[in-house]
Amino acid sequence: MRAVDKARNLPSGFSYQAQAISFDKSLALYNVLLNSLAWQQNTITLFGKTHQTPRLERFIADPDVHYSYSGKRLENAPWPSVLLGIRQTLERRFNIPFNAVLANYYRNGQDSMGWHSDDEPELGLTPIIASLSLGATRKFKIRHKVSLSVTDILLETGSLLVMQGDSQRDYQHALPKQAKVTQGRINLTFRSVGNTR
Ligand SMILES: O=C(O)CCC(=O)C(=O)O
Ligand SMILES: [Fe+2]
Repeated sequence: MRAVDKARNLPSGFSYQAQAISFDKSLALYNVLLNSLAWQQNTITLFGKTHQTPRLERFIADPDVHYSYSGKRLENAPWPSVLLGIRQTLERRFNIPFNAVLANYYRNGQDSMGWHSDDEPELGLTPIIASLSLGATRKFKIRHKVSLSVTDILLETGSLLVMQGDSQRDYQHALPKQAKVTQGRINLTFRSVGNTR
């Protein structure tokens, strides 16, 4: 079995910070977002067949942001006030405008996200994506596109996973199903859309 690495030895461009926000704050934020965001059940079409995505989603963004994900134009939700402080902290830390967040709600271990790179042209060639995890701990997989070597890490509540540099060009990532997980998890990926770097 591959070692699950919480912090060290992540591939180039990936970094993991435990407790970027406190445990208590992370669970409070989980509850607020769970109950206040208008979560959407989206669909994806693969080989001509339409499926429900195995999670609920919501795209939060400034009004002037236009973003397509998996080939679909997303409708913008306004920023919940509970995210404004975190947005500001991240903008100062990385010195870029985070004008959008893709929020994913994994209801339990049956919900998941398949292998992908966040390489939409609107994000630019070397995007910085800051991914905040709230709720149940889930496994996150990173796979090199050429060597296919896989690194697993655990994303704990309150943690921040940052993907930058060539992380999207060179790797794919995924959140696999985990049959034993019964609790929910919300993931917030802060993105800078249309500020091509
Ligand atoms: O839930 C996660 O940790 C991953 C989310 C993700 O990869 C994405 O929103 O693009
Ligand atoms: Fe992603």
